[in-house]
Amino acid sequence: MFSRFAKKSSTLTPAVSRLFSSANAVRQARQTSSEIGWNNPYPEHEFFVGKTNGFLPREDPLIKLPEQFKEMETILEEMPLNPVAGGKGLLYHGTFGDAVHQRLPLYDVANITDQRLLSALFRDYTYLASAYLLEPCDINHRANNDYGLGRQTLVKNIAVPLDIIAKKINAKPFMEYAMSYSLYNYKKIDPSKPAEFDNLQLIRGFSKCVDEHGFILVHVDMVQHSGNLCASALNALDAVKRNDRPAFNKAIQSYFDSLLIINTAMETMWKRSDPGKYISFRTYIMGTKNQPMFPNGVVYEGCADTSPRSYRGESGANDSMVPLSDNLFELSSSMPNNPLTSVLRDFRTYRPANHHAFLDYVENEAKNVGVLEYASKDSVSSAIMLRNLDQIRDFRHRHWTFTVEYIIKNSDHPTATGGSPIVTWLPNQLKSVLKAIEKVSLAINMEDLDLSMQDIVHNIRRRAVAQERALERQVSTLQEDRFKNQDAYAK
Ligand code: HEM
Repeated sequence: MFSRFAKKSSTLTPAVSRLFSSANAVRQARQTSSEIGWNNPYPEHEFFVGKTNGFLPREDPLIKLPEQFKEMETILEEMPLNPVAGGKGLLYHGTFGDAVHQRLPLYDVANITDQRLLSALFRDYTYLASAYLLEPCDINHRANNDYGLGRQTLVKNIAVPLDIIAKKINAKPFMEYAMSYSLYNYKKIDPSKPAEFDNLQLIRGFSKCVDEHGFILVHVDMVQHSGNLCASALNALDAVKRNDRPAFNKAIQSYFDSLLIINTAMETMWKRSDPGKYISFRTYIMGTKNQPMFPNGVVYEGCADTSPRSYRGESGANDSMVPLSDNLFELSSSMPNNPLTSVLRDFRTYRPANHHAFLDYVENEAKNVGVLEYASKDSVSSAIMLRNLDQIRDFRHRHWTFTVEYIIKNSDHPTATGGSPIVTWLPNQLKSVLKAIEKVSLAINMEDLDLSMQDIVHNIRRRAVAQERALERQVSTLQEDRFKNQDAYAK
């Protein structure tokens, strides 16, 4: 199959449509470690990295809380700015905090062991916590475009159960991308069908407007294709260990095919979530770390530890597909040694425990077996690897464009929801990929490749060089002009 990239081969077009249909296979509910060739250290957790579900939970999320949590369920339904039942919700009127004080019982969750229920409770308590802490900021922001201060103490009927549940599922007690906001927050309209955008609805929301729906569910729509990323990464590592060149090329080609599908799904963001509306629901996914709204962190009332705590906010930076790609192709170790890269490492700790362990496993294995070096010994392998790097570039470049269009054009706030400096952090990683592309492409012996593949390599390199120049200019203008003190937030 991969001789098609060598001289005298014919077609180069990836069979994207075929892959779309094979990726549509319905996810199995439960998988065991023996099926995936990698041991999840927390096999009981709902987030169990596998070749079928990838980074999605092993079972679709629990939609509704059991009867014993009726009051909590009702508050969550009344909470959004635009509740499903119609009219305006508690957050819109600024009465959410009062509802929590007056109506939310202090539930005893100490004896709950059911993993699906624990995951649903974690999602729901983190939604309550962020709504509670950030309600004053949203009110302020709607009135005068400034966030002001959030609530500095998390009330005990949220803080105590949240702290207990977080410990049970090895999470930090704060809203997180996979375990709360996005990947544990979808329900399928037809449960027998895949987690594709048109088959998805939100469970919880802060706004429940169509743009929040689109923003969150495009992430899920992309991650539904991550099973093949995990499988191909493991196959690639295995092939290097066995020195099986055709198997290695097949694995990284398959990885590339999936990245292409994922990037195609990402592109749909433009039509599914209006860039002009993002700021209206973004306030509630801000964190308590590196944010002026919480200068001294937040006290968790009634918990054993009442010293102020700070957590990064919800962010796609906690998605595991790009970090997996960085690790497999050894980009992580070539990132510059600077405070911005330390932020990237810190983000790694905000994700399901099995995701974190899988990323570490792939990072270490890729280094141990030498994926980069192995690829560089063969021009066809190098060219396929370059195409993968180009897909990582494509992701990061589109993503930077999202950040400019959805955020920077509409807000002067210096930090992103995850607490990273808004203008310098994303370019730090994008620049690293652009540099890696230049390096890898220059080392390829073009004479070993057919003409169309030579063309692909040339184009990838040309685009990378041009994008690097444009990025440098854009970032310095933004720093000189509106975002002067970005270094202060790189921690
Ligand atoms: C309108 C769309 C989006 C906007 C405005 C946006 C914004 C941002 C921002 C500002 C960051 C910086 C980190 C922080 O929060 O402190 C970030 C990081 C990140 N986001 Fe998004 N995001 C969008 C969509 C997505 C989607 C659909 C994904 C898919 C999984 C995603 C994945 C990521 C990743 C992987 C990072 C880390 C980037 C890196 O390692 O270089 N984002 N996002």
